[in-house]
Amino acid sequence: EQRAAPGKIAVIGGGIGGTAAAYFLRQKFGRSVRIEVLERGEVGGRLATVEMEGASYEAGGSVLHPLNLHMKHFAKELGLPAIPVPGKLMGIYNGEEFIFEESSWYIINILKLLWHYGFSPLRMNMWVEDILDKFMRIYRYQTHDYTFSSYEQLFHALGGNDFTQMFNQTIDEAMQKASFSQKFINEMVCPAMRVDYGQGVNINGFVGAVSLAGAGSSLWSVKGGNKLVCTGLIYASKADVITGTVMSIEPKTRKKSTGDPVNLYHVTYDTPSGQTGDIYDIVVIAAPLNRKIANITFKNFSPPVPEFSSPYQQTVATFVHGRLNSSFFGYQDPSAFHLGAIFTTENPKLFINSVGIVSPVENRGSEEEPPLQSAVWKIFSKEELTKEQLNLLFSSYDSVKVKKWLAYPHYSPPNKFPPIILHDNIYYLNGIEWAASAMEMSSIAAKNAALLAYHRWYGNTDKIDQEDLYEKLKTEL
Ligand SMILES: Cc1cc2nc3c(=O)[nH]c(=O)nc-3n(C[C@H](O)[C@H](O)[C@H](O)COP(=O)(O)OP(=O)(O)OC[C@H]3O[C@@H](n4cnc5c(N)ncnc54)[C@H](O)[C@@H]3O)c2cc1C
Ligand SMILES: CC(C)=CCC/C(C)=C/CC/C(C)=C/CSC[C@H](N)C(=O)O
Repeated sequence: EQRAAPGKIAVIGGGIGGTAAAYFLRQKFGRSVRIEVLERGEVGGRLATVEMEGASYEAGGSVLHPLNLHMKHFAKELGLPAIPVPGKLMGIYNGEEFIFEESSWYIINILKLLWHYGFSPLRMNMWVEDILDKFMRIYRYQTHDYTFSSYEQLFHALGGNDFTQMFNQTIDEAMQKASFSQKFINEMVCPAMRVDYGQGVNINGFVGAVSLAGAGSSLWSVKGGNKLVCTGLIYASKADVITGTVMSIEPKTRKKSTGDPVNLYHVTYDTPSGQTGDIYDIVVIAAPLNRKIANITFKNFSPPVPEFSSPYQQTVATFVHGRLNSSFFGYQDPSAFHLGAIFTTENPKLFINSVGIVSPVENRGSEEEPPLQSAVWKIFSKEELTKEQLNLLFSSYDSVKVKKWLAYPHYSPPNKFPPIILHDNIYYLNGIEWAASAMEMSSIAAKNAALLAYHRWYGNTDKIDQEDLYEKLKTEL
């Protein structure tokens, strides 16, 4: 006899992870279940825009990889245009001078790279592709409804011990083992990690590879802003959004009409009109469980839910409409300056990680590029920039907007993954960020949690933690 469907599911957090979870939960559990998304701020979370002089710019998650298949599917299903991210001429600055500058001539770039680093750039692309190939297996597993009860098992199913080993070593160690030179790692790999994750080559090998994938070509984003995916998913999932900050979760046992006990959860949250709460069958937590982010108390659980508040990295995104001071970067003649993106190497003297031109989310896809002189620049730095620092970077500027983030985990491998199952019917998504933080990673975690919640609810153990899945599915098809 099939168990009755759950009555009510709470999803805590309305970022891409929470809204994707609502979407996949609806797909699995069907129309009858009530899904509530509890969000303390705006739907979108780390997908957000800043307004500047009447235009909006992506302030958080901005670029997507062509093989980010869940995000691609969401955009298509929701009718949101996916627009290519225009490439900008990039330079790598070491705090004294540019050690590499892109030219608008493709052949010149190839020759320059060959001259400086031999075949390392080509080998690096192949190395990243090999990791991506294995990573892509997740889509096949999820299409066949398979799920994992821990991230260790999920990543092991993608690429075995070689794959999980990447979480125990830094990208520096992983690439050295693969015979890349320290010069190449410091000058070409490290700058990408600094832009994407505000950290150097001490981040784990997998997130390092994700960052290198994010520096590739054919990147895209959503016209109008990536956060439109989140609002679209809420609409498509027919979930109710409740504005409130979740404070605590407590297990409750009730008796069914048959006399059998049923386990439920009481979720308490603060709303603008005071503290309130509700009872749910299933709870999905889609916000980082970190004292400075989602500081949720687990009350009266026996045994207690373990604490795993690991640190998140602060990153400040500063938007400046102005004229970049090219002499700060060693250019005496501003008219010779042609770069639209400046990456940096590790140098304690540097107060920025990167600076690059950004386009308004509304204008994405238009052919016109603003002239360098009147561009909006996005600067990533660890700390908020002082007026003096802004005056060094810009010869003149009209407006400045600042967005401070606790952006992604502070990676220092080896990192253990937080559990996915926190209690019988409580699931936690954001442990996946300890592999790598990206929109697609939260979407994958969302589908995994929805499948896990569904199969555990109905006792379909054959769909959970299957060994040798890759081989099994190869012979099945
Ligand atoms: C500056 C920056 C640039 C980035 N660039 C990229 C990029 O180019 N490409 C890419 O793929 N990724 C990028 N990322 C990473 C990506 O944005 C994140 O990995 C992803 O958005 C995380 O989504 P999430 O839903 O898991 O978490 P979040 O977006 O953080 O969602 C969690 C939500 O939970 C809410 N919440 C927290 N606590 C509570 C509570 N107690 N009660 C109720 N609600 C609560 C929060 O308000 C938030 O809305 C970037 C991130 C940053 C910060
Ligand atoms: C998850 C996989 C397989 C690929 C994702 C690749 C990707 C898009 C990585 C980017 C991750 C990230 C945190 C980027 C932050 S900065 C982005 C951009 N350069 C900017 O300037 O905003």
